[in-house]
Amino acid sequence: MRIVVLTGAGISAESGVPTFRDADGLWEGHRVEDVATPEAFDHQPGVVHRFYDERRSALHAVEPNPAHRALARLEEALGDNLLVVTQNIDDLHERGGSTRVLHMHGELRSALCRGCGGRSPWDGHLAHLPPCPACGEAELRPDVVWFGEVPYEMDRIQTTLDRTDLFVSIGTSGAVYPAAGFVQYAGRRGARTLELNLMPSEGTHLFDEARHGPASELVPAWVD
Ligand SMILES: CC(C)NC(=O)[C@H](Cc1c[nH]c2ccccc12)NC(=O)[C@H](CCCC/N=C(/NCCC(=O)O)S[C@H]1O[C@H](COP(=O)(O)OP(=O)(O)OC[C@H]2O[C@@H](n3cnc4c(N)ncnc43)[C@H](O)[C@@H]2O)[C@@H](O)[C@H]1O)NC(=O)OCc1ccccc1
Repeated sequence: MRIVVLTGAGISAESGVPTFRDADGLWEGHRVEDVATPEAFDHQPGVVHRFYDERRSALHAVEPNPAHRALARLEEALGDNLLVVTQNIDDLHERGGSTRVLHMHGELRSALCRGCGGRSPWDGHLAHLPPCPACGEAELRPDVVWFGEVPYEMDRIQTTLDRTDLFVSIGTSGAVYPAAGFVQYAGRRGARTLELNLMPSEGTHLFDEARHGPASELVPAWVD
């Protein structure tokens, strides 16, 4: 059985990582276009750096939850027949024990140099414009995919979806593309599709089956 699991902010909600669209969601106080677009970074890099520096520091105060750990157990059983494609930029899948994780929207704990294109593991702040460890230029940006930018590893995602038997979506509202289109893509290629979410998402009607409730309960129940 080959499985692709897509995760969103909902899988990290019970760990204390704010989601995007829920009441006190991350975007409150920050208009999306003010902090998560290349244009915003060109016009006000300080605001954007502080936005991601805050989220990067907050990672130290959160831990993986039973949903992350259950996916790590599933990986032990399936090995290369499982791929976790996450929209999340936190590191909770890896800290939960998963290794086969593809961050299609990037990672907080990585810095991307606009000078040399190099990537550097990053745990501190970027607002003070530190030099790139590879080329020395002060051209580092958060290694995340902003609106209007092409998500990472789309080819690998597509080829893996082409041959998957089961597509499972966990903790995502289905509001952001191309991730929101994966269920239809996989379904058209014969995969069974399952939604595990706190409540029906914008795409819930597109799934063969949907179970609603907290990820920390639904995911272990599905895995074990
Ligand atoms: C707003 C939307 C309409 N706009 C887009 O989709 C745009 C434009 C667009 C492209 N195609 C379209 C087609 C139609 C319309 C618009 C578009 N897309 C883009 O710009 C993308 C780039 C988008 C990426 C932007 N970067 C992010 N993140 C990184 C930064 C950062 O994190 O700061 S997006 C960011 O928002 C999204 C948030 O969604 P969720 O994770 O689902 O979170 P949300 O809060 O919305 O929902 C949480 C869910 O969890 C549930 N939940 C809550 N608690 C729990 C719980 N305890 N248990 C279980 N579930 C729970 C809730 O009920 C809820 O359903 C995630 O993707 C997240 O990564 N780029 C692109 O299209 O390039 C071209 C292209 C395309 C294909 C191939 C080649 C080229």
